[in-house]
Amino acid sequence: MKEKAISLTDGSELSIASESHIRKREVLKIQLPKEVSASFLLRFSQDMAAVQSKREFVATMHSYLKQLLSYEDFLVCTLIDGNTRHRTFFYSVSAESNEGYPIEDGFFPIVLRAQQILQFDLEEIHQTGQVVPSYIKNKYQKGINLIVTVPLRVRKEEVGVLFLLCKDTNKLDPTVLNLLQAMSYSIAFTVAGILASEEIERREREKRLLLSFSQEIAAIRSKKDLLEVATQQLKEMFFCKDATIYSIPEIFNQKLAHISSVDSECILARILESEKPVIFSVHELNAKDKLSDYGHSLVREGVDGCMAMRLIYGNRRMGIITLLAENKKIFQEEQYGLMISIAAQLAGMLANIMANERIENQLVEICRYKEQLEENIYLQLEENIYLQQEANTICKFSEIIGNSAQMQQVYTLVSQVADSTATVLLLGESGTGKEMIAKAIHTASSRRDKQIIKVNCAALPLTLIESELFGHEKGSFTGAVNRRIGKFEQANQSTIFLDEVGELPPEVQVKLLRVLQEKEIERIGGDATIKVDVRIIAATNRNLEKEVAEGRFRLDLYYRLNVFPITLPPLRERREDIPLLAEYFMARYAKKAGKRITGIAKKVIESMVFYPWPGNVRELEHMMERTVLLTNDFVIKQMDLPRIMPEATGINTDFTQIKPLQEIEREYILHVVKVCNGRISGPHGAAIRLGLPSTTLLSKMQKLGIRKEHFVEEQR
Ligand SMILES: Nc1ncnc2c1ncn2[C@@H]1O[C@H](COP(=O)(O)OP(=O)(O)OP(=O)(O)O)[C@@H](O)[C@H]1O
Repeated sequence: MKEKAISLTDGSELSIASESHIRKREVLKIQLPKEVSASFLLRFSQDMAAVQSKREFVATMHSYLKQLLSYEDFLVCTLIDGNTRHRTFFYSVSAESNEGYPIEDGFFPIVLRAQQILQFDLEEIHQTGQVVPSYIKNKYQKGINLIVTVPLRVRKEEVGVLFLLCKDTNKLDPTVLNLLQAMSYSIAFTVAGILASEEIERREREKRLLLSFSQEIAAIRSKKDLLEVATQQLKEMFFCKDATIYSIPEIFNQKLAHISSVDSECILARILESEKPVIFSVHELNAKDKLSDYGHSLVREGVDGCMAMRLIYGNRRMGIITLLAENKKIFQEEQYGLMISIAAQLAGMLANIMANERIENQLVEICRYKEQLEENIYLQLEENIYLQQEANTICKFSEIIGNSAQMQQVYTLVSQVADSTATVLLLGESGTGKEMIAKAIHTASSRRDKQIIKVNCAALPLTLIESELFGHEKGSFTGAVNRRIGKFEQANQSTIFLDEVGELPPEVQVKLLRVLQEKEIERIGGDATIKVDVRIIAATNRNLEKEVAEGRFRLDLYYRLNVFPITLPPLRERREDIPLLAEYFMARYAKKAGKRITGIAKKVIESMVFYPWPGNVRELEHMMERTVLLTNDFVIKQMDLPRIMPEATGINTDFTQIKPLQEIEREYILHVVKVCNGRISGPHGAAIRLGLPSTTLLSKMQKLGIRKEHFVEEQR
């Protein structure tokens, strides 16, 4: 047989063992008669057909091969990854490896596609220094001298190659070769069958794993739980050291991106671009680029292999999964299907969870908004109720103007006492609105249907007061030509308003006391006592305590009257009501005068606010009435307010005592600040009143030694 050479992909040629190259070549003497060969092949085919596992395959192979030739071992390599790579299907010497090798190694394609069995003399190959793949070279080092390669095909489909490893270099007998050739079909069928059932088994396992994975993650609602369960499952499925899921926003901040500073970016880009999982080695990255700390920590932890897969949902990149293992060989391309399915499930799950989180956040937001709305509605309701109450109050006392805190307090007291029969004592300077309040109390009481009876105790001549209050019988005194019903009797089942009660003479005070105590009266000149049901409201601008102290007013009467005192504040103590009152009276008197006056100039209002109004609301009312009559404009631009009298301002202008100008200035500023309740700036502040910028006033005050305690102290 002539020496044969096979062309290698690198251009060199590989010799196949031939008679001339094999020394001591004794042809294996196996003389098998034709019928024996046929029955051998028949039995082999039958036994191979019955093989169900790799173990049975190996046992059957050995039992038949050893009948044919002397060999050390055999090895079967099969094709994977679309026939681009080959992998050991069986080799007894080394542990079965899952690792695949590219078939294009210059040797494998030749033996795979050869139309016959080839025999390689390794010694010769070694001596001639021909390039062969390491897995062939290794065999020589292990004492193998002859490798017989049998291509395995099912029909025309390449399945793999059977390698027979022999220690001696004896060429195989053509009969053996023929038999081997004939056996190769059964071997190829069996290997393909085992591969198919392995594949089916693998797919079944994948299905089971996917099913259990789906079940495990189906009920998960939070990202945290998903990561926890999924990583645990992934570790168990892929037999890897660690598993991590990064969602997109995290990826770029995460360690993976920093395995090695430059190459990691390519890796990340590769993972995100690739439709299939990407397998890489940390060491390989290290060779290309300096490892980052994280890369080093992986190496220290014994991690080298990484399989990563992007998570895509629709067109959206959701994140990536990374699996870490000690060796990248753990990760196989045949796991790609499982990884892709898991990635698809995870991406969907992650998208759902993230959408849920968004919805939940929106719900929280809606709830918060709702709560806020409810709170606002509640506040609005409260405000409405308050406004309603206020409106009621204002309605009830519709003629009474004033929103100041002092007046609000008065309204509260009025509301509290109105419905009772309690005697009310109204205190306050003249013109503060005591009569108005008395009427308001009556109007708000259950007696409102009857007329309130007013008696001005100061306006009546002394001789007539008693008769006015209690009435008289005909002829009871000179001039009593008719019987007269007194005010108390008139006020039966109603209210009597005793204005200026402090002016009552002592003898009338006694009689009044009796009415208050006994609730009965006697007409002057009459014998009968008359029961009266009268609600008493008294008012005075006098200091009744002082009157009592000075003996002008009976203490017992004072006590009887002072059951429910209400003090009306002077207008200067509630200056914020001044603009309101001014506008109210302006409108009232403009209407009365048939004039169209729509407003009051700011400076007029300011001067009104500053003015102390010793005659209180009555004075203001008269001033507005007068001004309206004098105004021929739409707006009141001028008001002739009286000059502020020294006693009204409280400034000591005793000109007999000459004072330095600075002292007068100090006193005056101090007075104005006090009048403005200590306010310096703002519309009601002292600066405006004095026509100064507030900063100038403050520096003046500082210069004059006016400190807060000077006016605050006094105010208290
Ligand atoms: N808050 C107010 N709102 C509207 N008008 C008011 C108010 N207070 C007082 N007035 C008006 O001021 C005038 C004086 O009020 P009222 O007679 O009630 O005061 P008074 O305190 O009783 O005075 P006096 O002690 O002099 O009798 C009345 O015309 C009244 O309408």
